[in-house]
Amino acid sequence: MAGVYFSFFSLILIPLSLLLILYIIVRPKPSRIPIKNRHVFITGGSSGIGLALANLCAHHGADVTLLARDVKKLEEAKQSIKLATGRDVKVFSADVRDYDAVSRVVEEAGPIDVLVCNHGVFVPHELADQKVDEIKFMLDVNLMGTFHLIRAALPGMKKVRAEKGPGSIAIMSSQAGQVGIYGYTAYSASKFGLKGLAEALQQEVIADNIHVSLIFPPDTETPGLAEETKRRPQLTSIIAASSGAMKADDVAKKSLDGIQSGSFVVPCNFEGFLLSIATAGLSPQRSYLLAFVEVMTAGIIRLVGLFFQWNWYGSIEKWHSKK
Ligand SMILES: NC(=O)C1=CN([C@@H]2O[C@H](COP(=O)(O)OP(=O)(O)OC[C@H]3O[C@@H](n4cnc5c(N)ncnc54)[C@H](OP(=O)(O)O)[C@@H]3O)[C@@H](O)[C@H]2O)C=CC1
Ligand SMILES: CCCCCCCCCCCCCCCC(=O)[C@@H](N)CO
Repeated sequence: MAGVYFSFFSLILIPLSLLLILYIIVRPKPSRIPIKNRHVFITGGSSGIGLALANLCAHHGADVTLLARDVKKLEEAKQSIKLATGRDVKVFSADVRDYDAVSRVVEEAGPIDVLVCNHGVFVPHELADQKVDEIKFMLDVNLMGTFHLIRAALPGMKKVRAEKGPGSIAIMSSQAGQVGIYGYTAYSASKFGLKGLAEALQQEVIADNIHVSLIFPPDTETPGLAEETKRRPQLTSIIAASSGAMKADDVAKKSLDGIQSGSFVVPCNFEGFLLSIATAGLSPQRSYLLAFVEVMTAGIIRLVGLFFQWNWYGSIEKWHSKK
């Protein structure tokens, strides 16, 4: 009899109490971010994931602004979005490395509701003989560029929150921003940097009703990836293949869902979901159900992660012994 009571207690009551506790304590509290008729500002919106997301936001009735460097690609993006959705988007040419230029664009574009820092560059190479200029290029564009953009946009974003409701700052990271990958020392460092930025920023802007999302796509079929593949070390491709590849439209859908539901961490595929549990650390979690999954599976997911590392180090050993 005692055994029956004990198993009832451990199987039902313990998980239920845990769910209840998590329901009470998860922070920030859940929030929904509307998209229709709101000003969505997307950097790197002229190509790949950014363009797919711009199309999707326009399709959902947002007022979209795009920022990138190349004027011709921006114009093409503008026309393709008009053709697909019937909506006009504003486009601005600037380099995110130039703070003054970014500030001028943000000023001219007007107060932003949803800021998507999606611009990014990736030139994979082993650190031992990568050019220092290339390393600096990735850190400047991916990390400093994101600082510039948020720093320039935040005062205006804060000002209109009382009137326009919840706002969002979404940052495009990469699964290489959750785990270091061969050939990506500089790229991974730039994307890991965004995680520190995002976690600290969420604490700073929560009182302003601004919600931060950090998006982690796997390899995604874009013009950027096509260029990258031409020069990517073989081992980088082998390890990246652990997570398969996605289409830009599918990553855009996951991203928009994540933004609208105010999720802090936004994984894009199943491997990404596992990675998000493995790397949850002290990231904010607004969903008590996901928090429950994180707590219950932490140990076993660590084991799965160690198997992935075993497999990757096996590939690295094999590759070296073949040389
Ligand atoms: N494709 C992939 O496999 C993955 C991509 N990501 C991330 O997703 C984001 C988008 O990638 P993807 O769509 O593949 O990239 P693309 O290369 O296809 O597009 C990059 C966009 O960023 C813009 N951009 C690049 N540098 C600057 C700059 N200095 N200033 C302003 N705009 C700039 C480009 O326009 P222009 O050159 O005209 O400035 C372009 O619009 C990146 O942050 C990337 O790291 C994450 C995981 C996987
Ligand atoms: C707990 C177990 C988790 C297991 C899943 C592990 C899978 C990790 C694969 C990492 C792939 C990194 C791709 C980077 C893509 C990218 O950013 C470049 N294409 C540049 O754009």
